[in-house]
Amino acid sequence: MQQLVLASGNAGKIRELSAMLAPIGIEVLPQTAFRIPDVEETGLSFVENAILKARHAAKLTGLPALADDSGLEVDALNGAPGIYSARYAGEPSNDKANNDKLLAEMNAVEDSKRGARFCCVLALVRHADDATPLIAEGYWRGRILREPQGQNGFGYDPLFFVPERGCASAELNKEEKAALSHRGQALRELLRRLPEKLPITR
Ligand SMILES: O=P(O)(O)OP(=O)(O)OP(=O)(O)OC[C@H]1O[C@@H](n2cnc3c(O)ncnc32)[C@H](O)[C@@H]1O
Ligand SMILES: [Mg+2]
Repeated sequence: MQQLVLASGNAGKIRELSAMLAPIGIEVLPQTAFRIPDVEETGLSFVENAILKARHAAKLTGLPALADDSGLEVDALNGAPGIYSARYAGEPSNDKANNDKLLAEMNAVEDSKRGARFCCVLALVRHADDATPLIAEGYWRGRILREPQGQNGFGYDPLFFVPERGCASAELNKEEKAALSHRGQALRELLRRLPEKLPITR
């Protein structure tokens, strides 16, 4: 398999996706290595933003590109922060400020109504104007905690309670998180369907 540019500036995502792809011999080059600036995420859905980011990186590198658009949808907040998860507390994105805002918004919400899900949509384009991008999605249900727990992961992981494990997502190691997470599920689906799109070149 040839190289793939990973159309993300998020170190947490780059870490997780690289670790999941390395064992199967796919080398991912983060777009930061090409000094590619973040593209404006003007889409109204995860899938639109994922495609936009993948095309942008493919255009600037000439390589196939994989993008991840993801976020947290909270039941009691009608799906917010959703596609705005990275910029919930304003820009530039700041995990601590986003978590503080989420805790404040959820302060009056009782325990039985704190359900949420992480969503991840991956888009793989073979070149910038690929008319048949490969799309895969994954969802992970849990609950919003009342205070941060754990040091691992990134983003909202310290506030996301994982019912299957009885702890926060930030208390899982990277293998445990990959086995359950929205991103792990989406990536396994993408890889399962990858043969439909080979050869990956134009
Ligand atoms: O767009 P790129 O450059 O990939 O990086 P980003 O951080 O801006 O990524 P998104 O636009 O997809 O926003 C996703 C946000 O959702 C949150 N998020 C997504 N996946 C997560 C995970 O596995 N654990 C915790 N938070 C997550 C986190 O706050 C991310 O910043
Ligand atoms: Mg983003």
